[in-house]
Formats: sequence, structure tokens, C-alpha cells
Amino acid sequence: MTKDPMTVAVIGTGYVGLGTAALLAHIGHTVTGIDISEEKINLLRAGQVPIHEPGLDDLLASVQDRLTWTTSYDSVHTADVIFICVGTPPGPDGTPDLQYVVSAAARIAPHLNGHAQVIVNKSTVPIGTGDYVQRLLEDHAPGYDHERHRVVSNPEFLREGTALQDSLYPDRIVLGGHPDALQIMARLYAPLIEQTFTAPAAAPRPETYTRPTVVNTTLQSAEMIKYAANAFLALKISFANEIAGLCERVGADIEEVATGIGLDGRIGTRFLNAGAGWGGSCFGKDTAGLISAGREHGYDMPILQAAIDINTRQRQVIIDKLMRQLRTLKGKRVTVLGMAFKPDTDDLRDAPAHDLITRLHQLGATVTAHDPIAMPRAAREWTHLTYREASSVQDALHRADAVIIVTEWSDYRTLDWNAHLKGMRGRLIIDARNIIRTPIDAHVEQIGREAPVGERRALT
Ligand SMILES: NC(=O)c1ccc[n+]([C@@H]2O[C@H](COP(=O)([O-])OP(=O)(O)OC[C@H]3O[C@@H](n4cnc5c(N)ncnc54)[C@H](O)[C@@H]3O)[C@@H](O)[C@H]2O)c1
Ligand SMILES: O=c1ccn([C@@H]2O[C@H](COP(=O)(O)OP(=O)(O)O[C@H]3O[C@H](CO)[C@@H](O)[C@H](O)[C@H]3O)[C@@H](O)[C@H]2O)c(=O)[nH]1
Repeated sequence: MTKDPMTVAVIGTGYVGLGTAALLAHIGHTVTGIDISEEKINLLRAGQVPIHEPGLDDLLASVQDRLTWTTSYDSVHTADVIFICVGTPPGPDGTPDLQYVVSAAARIAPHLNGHAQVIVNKSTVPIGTGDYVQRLLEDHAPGYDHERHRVVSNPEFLREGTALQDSLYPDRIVLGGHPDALQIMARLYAPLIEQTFTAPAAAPRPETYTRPTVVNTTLQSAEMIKYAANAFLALKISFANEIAGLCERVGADIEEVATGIGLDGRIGTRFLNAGAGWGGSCFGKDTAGLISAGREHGYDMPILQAAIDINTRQRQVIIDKLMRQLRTLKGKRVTVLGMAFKPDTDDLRDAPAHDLITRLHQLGATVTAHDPIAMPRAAREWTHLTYREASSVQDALHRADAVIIVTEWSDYRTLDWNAHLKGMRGRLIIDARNIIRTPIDAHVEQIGREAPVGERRALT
């Protein structure tokens, strides 16, 4: 718990804003969460969390005395620190759309007053946006004083599905801006930096964890660190997928190869899982954002473009495997297991399943899909797709000719395949996340490796 409680406003209550509000309230600050969506604010006021993020509901409930939810910006007036956590979706050419950041800045401006207030950009924004927000505040705030109202970049590195662990026990905290403002941020984050808070039941402190490294830098470098980190991670996955394709052709196993290279400390074993390719709201958006920033400066970024191209091809790799076995998809019943872009989230943004359902339908297949959590959301957001939502895994597999495992939910890892296979019409499984570990009575195709086989069975 902090010895120096501050008043904080968090603007935007999506994945990042909610995580930030929960973290700051947990370490002892008083937080107001602000959103333009009345629906979200009403849910939060009623004690409900609008997104699926493991442990977040418990953490928010445990700090409700220090949390207020509102659609009004009035509380910005008394806030010491104001976090901007609004969306920055990609425009048609990949350039991030800053309209939500601009409107948040315009609405913050009238509430700035004589006391020192730090405005923190936590949204992922193009390099130079911190300066832009500073200028917007300067132009729109009657009470603006450049000595007292400083913009800081504090990029967020949480992953959906493990947001609490990532926020409470980060590898690093990146802070860019004027040294005076960074001092205020150091006070705000003191319990996090020193790890003096009590670990919540929803997110225990990992045994080996000590404390984060604080990186104090300029606005521009902090903004660039966020993009470069995501681009590098996306690149790492695309690299694994590219090597996986060659593994299949030469008889090597991508998992053994990934372990073998990753044990070199310079490479690291994490984020080398070959599969259906990356999705989600960040990697596609941020690689495209970086390329568009390069374009603005007449600077090509061929490695990043290749990472995107490999990721696009990876979706087709799955379709190709299916086509090789079934020859045609016309009239075939294909089941997609997993719709969220990764397990433990309901987020459907840029989900591989979206592209696969689209393509399967185009090729004439009748598509059934299942997801343990994301189906209700898909029913609202994927109305442009043609597929049937299954009521259970059993229902999803019933009379299917083939199954594609797209998201590695634990429900699918622990599935009793031999029991479920009985209801299928065919016996083809494209395990695009390499989760099947024991031989089953079906023809299984994995990515970059031979699937475990018992007795080979002819496809019917
Ligand atoms: N989702 C992630 O895992 C993640 C991780 C790191 C960084 N980021 C970055 O953080 C930012 C937010 O991402 P997200 O996934 O939380 O977005 P989100 O779409 O889940 O949430 C954004 C919220 O901002 C609200 N909003 C928009 N304009 C507003 C305004 N003027 N005032 C108040 N509220 C407003 C929206 O209603 C929405 O609730 C993006 O820049 C993203 O790239 C996301
Ligand atoms: O070895 C791997 C690891 C991940 N993925 C895929 O990559 C995507 C992204 O996964 P992950 O990075 O775990 O989730 P995100 O919530 O998108 O988090 C990324 O994007 C966030 C938003 O910027 C950052 O904050 C995080 O640090 C960064 O990991 C998902 O489709 C995964 O299935 C793989 O295919 N192979």
C-alpha cells in the first residue's frame, strides 16, 4: 500500500484502462475511471466487468472503496495524474487513428488547473504523439502551465488473458518525459517498483519475481519502445512459423527446434510457438503502424513487412492442409474450435478464426464454430460471417468432416478426443496450435511437426 496516496483519473475503461485502474487502486491510490460508453460505466457501477479477463472482477471488487466510475470528466480537475487509455485503431493504410486520443485531450484540457498534473499516454501512439497532446492541451486549456502540466509516455505491455500478472509483476516500467513529471510517476508507482503491496489472491506474486526495472527516457523513445517491442514479438512468432514450414518439408520438429535455439539466452524460448499465426488488437495494428511511420519518413521496413506477410500466409497453410486431405470443401462440414484470438480472453479483434471462417465459407464448407467464452460476443460482432455457433464441443463435432483447433483453450487441451470422435463423420483434425500430445484415432495434422500417431488410420 502506498505511503503517498494520489488522486488518479483513468480515461478509457477497456482492457488497458481497467487493468490500470485496478492496479493503481490496489496499491492505494484513489481512482476515477472515465468512459464515453454509458453502457460500460453502468455495468461497472453495477459491479460487473465488461470484458473477460481472469481475476479482474475479484480485484476490482476488492478495491471498490477507492474506485469511482463515470462518464464525466469533472474529476480530472482534482487528479494528480491523468491516464489516457483510449483505443488507437488502425486506419485503412495502417496509420493509427488518433481521434479518441485527440478527443480525450480536448476534454481533459478545460479541467487542468494550477496544481502539478501529469497527463500520461498509456495508449499505444505514433512517435511524436506525446508532443502533439502537449500542444493540444496548451491550445485548449485556459489553466495550462507548461511547468505544471507535463505529458508522459508510459506504454503498457500487458497481455490479454494474463493482464493482472503482467501489470502487477512487470519486467520493466517505461517512462518517457520531463524529469519533474517522471519523479511524480516514480512516487505513483513506488509500491509497484519496490513490490511493497500485498499480492492479491487473484494474482499471486511469482516465486522468482523480484522487482521491475524502471526505464526513464524521452517521450519519443518511450513511444518507440512500445512499437519496437510488439514488432519484435510479432517477428519472433513469424520467424517460428517460417521455420516450421521448412521443418515440415525436411522432417524436423519445430518444437524441438524452438527449444534448441531458445535455450541460447540471446534468443530465449518464449514466443516461438508456431501455429495459426498471431492475431489480437495489437500485433497487426502496431506492425502496420510502424511501417506507416517509416513510410511517412520515406523509410522502408522490409523485415516487418515480411513478418506480416508470413502471418497472412500462415492462415492459408491451415486451409492448404485441409484441402490436401479433403480435396474439396464443397459440401464438407468443418468445425472451428476457438474463436477468440488467444485463450482466456473474449477479444475477437484480428482473430485467426475470423479469417478461417471467412475462407472456409468461400470455399463451400458448412462451418460450425465453438469457443468456451467468446461465442456471445461473436454472435454480436461477427454477424457478417456465415457459420453456426455450437452449443458444446460435442455439438460442434457432431457429423463434422474435419476440425481445426484454432485457439488453444485448456478445454480443448484436455478433451477426450477418442470419445468425441465417435460423433464425427470424418476423422481429420488440423491441430493449428500443436496441443494434441497423445495418439488418437484420427488423422491429425500439426504445424511444423509430425503429430503423435498410433496406428495410422485411413481417412473416410
Ligand atoms: N488490449 C491490450 O492488450 C493492450 C495492451 C497494451 C496496449 N494497448 C493499447 O492501449 C490502448 C487501449 O487499448 P484497449 O484494448 O484497452 O482498448 P479498448 O477498445 O478495449 O478500450 C478503449 C476504451 O476507451 C473508450 N473511449 C474512447 N474514447 C474515449 C474518450 N474520449 N473518453 C473516454 N473514453 C473513451 C472506449 O469507449 C473504450 O471503452 C490502445 O492504444 C492499445 O493499442 C492495448
Ligand atoms: O509463441 C507465440 C505467442 C503468441 N502467439 C499469438 O500471438 C498473438 C498475441 O499473443 P499475446 O502477445 O500473448 O497477446 P496480446 O494480448 O496481443 O499481447 C501483445 O500485445 C499487447 C498489446 O500491445 C502487448 O501489451 C503485449 O506485451 C503483447 O504480448 C495471439 O494470437 C497468440 O496466439 C503465437 O502464435 N505464438
